[in-house]
This record gives sequence, structure tokens and C-alpha cells, in this order.
Amino acid sequence: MLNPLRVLVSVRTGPPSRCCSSFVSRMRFISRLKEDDEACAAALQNGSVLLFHKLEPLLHRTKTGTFRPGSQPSSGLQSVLERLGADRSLLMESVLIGCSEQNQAQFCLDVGGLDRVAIEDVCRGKFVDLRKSFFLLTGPEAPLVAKAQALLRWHQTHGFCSATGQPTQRNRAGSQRVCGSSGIVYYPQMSPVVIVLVSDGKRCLLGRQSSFPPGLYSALAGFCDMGETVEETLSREVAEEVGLEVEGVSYSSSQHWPFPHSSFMIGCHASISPAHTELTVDRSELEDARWFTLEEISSALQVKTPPRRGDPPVTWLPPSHALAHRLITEWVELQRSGEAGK
Ligand SMILES: NC(=O)C1=CN([C@@H]2O[C@H](COP(=O)(O)OP(=O)(O)OC[C@H]3O[C@@H](n4cnc5c(N)ncnc54)[C@H](O)[C@@H]3O)[C@@H](O)[C@H]2O)C=CC1
Ligand SMILES: [Mg+2]
Repeated sequence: MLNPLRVLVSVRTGPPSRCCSSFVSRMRFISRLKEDDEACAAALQNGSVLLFHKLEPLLHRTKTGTFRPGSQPSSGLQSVLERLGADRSLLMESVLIGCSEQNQAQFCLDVGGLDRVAIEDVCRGKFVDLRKSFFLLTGPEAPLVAKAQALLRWHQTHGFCSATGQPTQRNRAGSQRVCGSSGIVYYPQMSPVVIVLVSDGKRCLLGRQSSFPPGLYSALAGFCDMGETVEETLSREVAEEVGLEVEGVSYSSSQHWPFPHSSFMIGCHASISPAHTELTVDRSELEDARWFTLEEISSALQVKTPPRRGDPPVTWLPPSHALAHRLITEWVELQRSGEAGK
């Protein structure tokens, strides 16, 4: 079942920049900013801000044609925002999202009340739908952009206490909101989801919902019910959606996923017996589910951008930032190493 050694290995093989002293000091810096409003306000003066417009991130196109998040130094941003008609206090609505390798605090801010085109002109970027951004951002920043959007969305939808109906107030970092009447503290929430790549040893199982763009297939996923373990959710979802009983389960990795409302994705591989591979697909949940060979998956991985309207039909897979993509490439590597070992 879940393999704790696997977790240790992936933590230890993280990026080299996670050298203990600088990593620890950055984590403690962020932790202090969440607790100390004054320190957070000071960090904002010297920090950088990722801009969003109605939850769409600002992207810059680089000289080489790649895309980067449109991060702005907050020192110059205040005057830019005021020139565009913003209230002086708008910058203070920024939400803390992290700390750069250079120990500079990183924030995000939704400027949805200002003129979209005017900001794009001044900041030399474009506001792009988050799903499209995931295909355009090839660097390591996509998870930070996803986190920023999820936090901004959470603040926009948690302005009132669900017990008293009274307004809630955020701390400076935006890491919590408190009801002034009841004192209830609200923290940003994620829904746990298990995502699983099922294999019969030679083929892997992918499905698609009717809401997916044409030709897109992904690993099976499902929200955890209250009280369930990861293994229970996984077994239930596979049984519900395709009528199979999984045997072995192993943990791969996890990620935060901003769609539709912030999920915490727990990625696993599962095996089933080659003798019991017949699918009974629940058509109310999935439009289609089928087994894919290594060759079919390899050619689907070659499709790097979603097909456009009018293009011939093609099977394609979630973008490289998606955990489903990681599970699929892990499976491909395993199959190839198995074939090479024959
Ligand atoms: N990062 C990745 O690689 C992938 C991420 N996903 C994400 O996984 C999520 C779950 O996958 P589905 O197959 O849609 O789940 P699912 O199979 O559990 O079905 C979704 C239904 O579950 C119900 N539900 C129960 N708890 C819910 C909650 N906390 N929030 C929302 N709905 C809840 C709703 O009726 C909803 O329509 C999706 O939202 C999708 O964005 C899915 C595939 C790949
Ligand atoms: Mg599902």
C-alpha cells in the first residue's frame, strides 16, 4: 500500500537550491510574515507582486517566445496603480504566496476593478485564462501562479462568516480570515482528491468526462468522502467509474490543483489482474474510458498543444504541470525499462 520510503526519496531529491540553511530561513521568514502584520507590510514594500485580472494571471512573453508570470516589483507598482485610478490601499490587498531564492517576499493581487487593457499596456503583458496559462508556462512558476489564483479566489468567496453572516477580516498576509463577531478563524481550504493510473501490466486506463475538450484523456480521479482513507477513495472511485477492483496501490506524488476550486491531488498507481480488465463505464460520470497501449500513450504524449477546431481528431493528455501527466510518464518509463530488461 502507501510506501513511506517513496515520500522520503522525493523530498531528498528536491531541487539543489533547497540547501538546508537557505531553505529553512526562507520557510521561517514566510511563517513570520503570516503571524506579524507589520513585518508583512514591510516585506510587501520590497517584494514582488503577481498581477491577476478577474482571476486571470498576467503573462509576459520573453524574447525567446516563452511565457513567464508578469511579476512586478511592488516599489513601482503603487504609482502605476494610482495612475490607473486605483485607491491607495489597493496594493495592501496583496496576498503572500512565497519567498524567492533571493529572500524577496512574493505576493499576488487581483486588479479586476481596473481597466484590463490599460494595465496590460503599462505592464507589457496579457491577462490569460488560467487553464490556457498552464499550457503556456513551461517554467517552474506554474504551481506558484495556481496557488496565487486559488488564494485570491478563496478571499473573494469568503468575505462572510458562515456561522454569523457577519463580514470576515483578513490578516496582512492573507493566510486567514477572522469573523469580528464570533472570532471564528477561517483558513484557505482544499478538497482532497485521489488520482490514479490503473495498469493491467501492459496497458493503462484513461477516461474522459463530457466536459473535457475533444480528444483529451486523463487518469481517473475522485474527491475523498468524509472519513475515507486514500486507499478507500481510490478503490471506490475505480469501482464506481469503471467497475474494476484494484489490487496493488503505490503512492507517487501530490500537487495542489486550482480547478475547479482548489483540490489537493494525491497521485497513485494501481494494478489490476490482467484476467479482470473488462470495463463497465458509469456514463453519468465518464463519457468514455479505455485501455491504452504503450504505443498509443507515446504518440499522445507527442501532442504538445491542444488541437484547434477543424484539426483531425487526436488523443492528447493533460499538460506537463498536471499530476496526471506525471503518473502517465512514470508508467511509460516503467514499461520501457521493463521492455529493455527483456
Ligand atoms: N491535476 C490533474 O492531473 C488532474 C486533476 N483532476 C481534478 O480532479 C478533480 C476531481 O475529479 P472528478 O473526476 O471530477 O471527481 P469525482 O469523480 O469525485 O466527480 C465529481 C463529482 O463529485 C462530487 N463531489 C464530491 N465532493 C466534492 C468536492 N469536495 N468538490 C467538488 N465536487 C465534489 C460532485 O458531485 C462532482 O460533480 C477535478 O476537479 C479535476 O479538476 C482530474 C484529472 C487530472
Ligand atoms: Mg472522477
